[in-house]
Amino acid sequence: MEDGGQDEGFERFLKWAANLGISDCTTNLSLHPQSPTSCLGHSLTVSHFPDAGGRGLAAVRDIKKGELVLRVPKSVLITRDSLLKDEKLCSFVNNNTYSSLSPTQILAVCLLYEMGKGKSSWWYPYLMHLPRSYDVLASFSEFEMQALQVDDAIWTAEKAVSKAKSEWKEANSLMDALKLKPQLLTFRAWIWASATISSRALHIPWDEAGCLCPVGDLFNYAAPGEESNDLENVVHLMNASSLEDTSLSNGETTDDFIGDQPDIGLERLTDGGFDENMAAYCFYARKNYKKGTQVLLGYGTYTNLELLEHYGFLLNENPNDKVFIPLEPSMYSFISWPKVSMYIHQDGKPSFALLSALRLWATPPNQRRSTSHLVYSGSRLSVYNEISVLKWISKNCAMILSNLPTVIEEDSLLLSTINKIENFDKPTELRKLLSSGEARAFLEASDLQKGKNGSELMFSDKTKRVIERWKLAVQWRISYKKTLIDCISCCTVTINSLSSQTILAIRTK
Ligand SMILES: C[S@@+](CC[C@H](N)C(=O)[O-])C[C@H]1O[C@@H](n2cnc3c(N)ncnc32)[C@H](O)[C@@H]1O
Repeated sequence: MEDGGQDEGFERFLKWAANLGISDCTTNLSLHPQSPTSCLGHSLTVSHFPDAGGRGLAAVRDIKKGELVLRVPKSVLITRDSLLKDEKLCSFVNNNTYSSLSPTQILAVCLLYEMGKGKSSWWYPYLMHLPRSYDVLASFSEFEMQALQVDDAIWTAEKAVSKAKSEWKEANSLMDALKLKPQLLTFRAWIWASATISSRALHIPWDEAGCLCPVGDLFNYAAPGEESNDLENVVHLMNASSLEDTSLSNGETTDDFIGDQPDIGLERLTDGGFDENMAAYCFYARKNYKKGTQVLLGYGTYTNLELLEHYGFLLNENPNDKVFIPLEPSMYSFISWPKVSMYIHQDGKPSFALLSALRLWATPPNQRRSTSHLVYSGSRLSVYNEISVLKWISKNCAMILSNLPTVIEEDSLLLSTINKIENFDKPTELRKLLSSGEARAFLEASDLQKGKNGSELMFSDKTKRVIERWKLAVQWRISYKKTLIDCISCCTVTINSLSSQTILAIRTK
């Protein structure tokens, strides 16, 4: 993601936000009148976190878990309703001809229309600080998609691109009718608008397209995980009406959320939500924060591929990442758990459902019925059964790895080359870095070399984006391979331990 910069203009934006009632003052506003110069300063400040999302929000004081840290009034949110207050836009959008467009497509068109207004837009101070580009999967070129190496991931990327293309084509006639400027009619502009929505829009109860929330969309992401065990402490600090999920604009994680009420059993994410009583979007601290540290938000529970698809980044350590390995249909036919529950955790451990399904599959057919209660309770069936299951998993992980074009060591080397390319300062050095293997293929695929000698290979913003996406693809495949390698180690350790226990048992008989 390329952010919209942070300068004098950004300070004007924070002042604009303060004048509209956005506030990080968590106590009674009448006791602490909002500073006229910035909406921040009581709890939060804008800061830069190079390794955790770039521009983000830091605590300016120690903050306690559950504290209200930011409030954004409803009147400032950018929604379809608020954008459709523009009469011309409204009359076109409400024309029956466009009724087949989805709420998100309409919001994307409205956003582009609003961008077209430039300085005359009411939201101009906010819009001008939106990122200029995104690294979501829909923006990946063929080369970047292939760099993912894994068929499922390439397929997900191809699907994201073709979905974006068809949604753009469907919206074309409305955008033409609105006479958007030519640069706002392009596929690139469409990717920008839809990625702005997918990576920044927050859930609101009255519109499935969600809303853009000035200042509230500056929170970077931390995967929900460890702190979710303590949710009860947070929940009682909030009104039930504020406990909506945050950032579910594209609905990807809606299956984690049923209805509008909090459900501790489902470990809902409770760090932000629209509060009817306050008529504002409210953000709460999900844990204690020390002064100076980054205050983060859980947008939802995502694997790294999903993060890449909708947000354009991934996490080295993601407790919600999953690697799926191909299973034969017979393996899940005996068990009622869905296929999506059968995977390998990022740390290499097979999921409960994967182990259970394989335990039953490895049981002789005539014993399956009598052992299924043990399988459902997560018990091992026998040493022999356990070893066969772990051997099967380990063998398949090894097979997947051997079918991929490169090994993890090569990828790690490539990643360090990409890091050097990003920071190169001598053209001769750059030429050398780009002279072989995937780096050379990158150079050829990305048109960088056309008509240019080494000294002209100075990187434009566009080139930096291409490199960033290539790097993301390589990081993703490294993480994928690492999980499979860790799984093999994990299985081997257990197999060895079970085998030695058996040998010992035989000897002591
Ligand atoms: C809602 S915005 C957060 C604010 C954003 N950093 C900005 O400058 O506007 C979400 C985007 O921030 C970036 N981001 C958020 N959390 C991140 C993280 N933990 N690591 C890397 N990038 C992150 C991603 O580009 C994501 O699409």
